[in-house]
Amino acid sequence: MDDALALTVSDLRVLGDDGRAILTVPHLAVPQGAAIGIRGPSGAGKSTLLFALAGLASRASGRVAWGTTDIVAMGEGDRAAFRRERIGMIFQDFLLFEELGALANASLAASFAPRRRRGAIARQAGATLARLGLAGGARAVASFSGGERQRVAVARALSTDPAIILADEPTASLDRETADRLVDDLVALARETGKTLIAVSHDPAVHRRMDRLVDVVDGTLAAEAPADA
Ligand SMILES: Nc1ncnc2c1ncn2[C@@H]1O[C@H](COP(=O)(O)OP(=O)(O)OP(=O)(O)O)[C@@H](O)[C@H]1O
Repeated sequence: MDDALALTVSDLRVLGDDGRAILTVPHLAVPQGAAIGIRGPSGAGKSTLLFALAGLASRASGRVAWGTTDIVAMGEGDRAAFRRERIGMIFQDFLLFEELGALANASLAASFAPRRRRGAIARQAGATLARLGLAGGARAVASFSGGERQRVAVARALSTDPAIILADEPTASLDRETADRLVDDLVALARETGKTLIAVSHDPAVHRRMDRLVDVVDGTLAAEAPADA
């Protein structure tokens, strides 16, 4: 597989607003298309790591390279453009527009994309919703269940056909069956299209579906573990 967007992190350090180091990553390498789980206790720095990988950590130093693109070294505008083009993000609080329906939420990126890409984004959003069992209907997501909302968030993250998916606790607050279905779908969608999937999760069912697990402990990325550990 083309490894053009393999991830290489070295000597990453993220400082908090108070100047304290909240995350240190000496080294992390992820081939393009791999599925990686990030584990660790609450407050260890897992979300901070995802933010840093997306170029959203404001006080970061070191190197976070997707292929040859080091997003730490980039200016804010280029970083935002890279993120828009390459990265799909799935966050815990969904950030959905309550009064809009599933498709409108899932194809939100079309509003910010160049005109020529808008149709493709809306089509991709619709196709992913259908794949996830949420086709049709303009009902506002305000009345959706947690599992339905999470699926809309997944369809939105995939709508731009990003090479990289970053997910923060994608199965949190879902019942076991819904969580299993969602992670099966997410991993399958990523694998079918060679996307890199990096998922923070406490859920052993998520861990089992990953190629590799990495542990964040006390603000440091520790030794790697096999996926069935
Ligand atoms: N901007 C910031 N300024 C100062 N401290 C911060 C900042 N962001 C996060 N922190 C602190 O850094 C630590 C790591 O936070 P982070 O959200 O990455 O943890 P986490 O491992 O994702 O936790 P959880 O599993 O509870 O979501 C926490 O102690 C948090 O309070």
